Amino acid sequence: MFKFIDVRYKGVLDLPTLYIEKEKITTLVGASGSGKTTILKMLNKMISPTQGRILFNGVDLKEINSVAHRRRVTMLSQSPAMFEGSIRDNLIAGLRFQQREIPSDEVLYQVLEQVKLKKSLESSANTLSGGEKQRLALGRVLILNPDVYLLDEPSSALDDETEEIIIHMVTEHVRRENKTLVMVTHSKAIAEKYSDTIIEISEGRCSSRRCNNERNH
Ligand SMILES: Nc1ncnc2c1ncn2[C@@H]1O[C@H](COP(=O)(O)OP(=O)(O)OP(=O)(O)O)[C@@H](O)[C@H]1O
Repeated sequence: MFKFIDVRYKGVLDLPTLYIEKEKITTLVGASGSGKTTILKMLNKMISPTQGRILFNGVDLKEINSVAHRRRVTMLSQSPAMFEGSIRDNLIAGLRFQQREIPSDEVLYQVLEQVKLKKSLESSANTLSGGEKQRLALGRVLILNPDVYLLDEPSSALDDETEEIIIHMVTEHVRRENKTLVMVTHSKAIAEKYSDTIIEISEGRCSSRRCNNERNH
């Protein structure tokens, strides 16, 4: 689905080859500062390689409209912004931005249930804990229903039990709906349990065999 060809980004990344497969769960692991977030931002076209090309289903990302691309390939950042206002306002923020139809409260509560938030849609988002905000932000992305989810440490603020529940839910959703997921995690256990492919990034380079041994994809 994504194919990196001789990609470099400033002095940060140097990736001669990297493949992300469609309808699979790919997890990026590696030390802090190794370049994982930078890779997600490239997949989302928030930033572009300073050298080389990234193909998306065979088409150079440069040729694809950024706004349209981000509707198909949606990123949940490491510290997502919450807006003043209610949980509902925050949950539907992306839909509003994309000028899409707002679902019924029943559907919105189903999304809250999915992310294990037992809160009223009317309550303020500001008073939520860090982990609750993280789950609300995940709900905001799930409701957009993109083809590709880019999740940057989606469970970093959660306790182990909640992390397991949330990652289980997301990965089940991805498999059931034939979506593609690329996530970053610091948890080796999560990476090993849920991924089809683990890509290890070290100082901006891919240090797993994965990057070089599948040229015929
Ligand atoms: N726009 C930029 N220009 C130059 N350097 C950058 C830019 N963005 C990030 N960097 C640097 O690139 C390196 C990789 O950053 P990145 O956020 O991708 O790491 P990461 O692996 O996601 O780290 P963490 O696990 O701590 O989130 C860091 O040293 C960072 O300071």
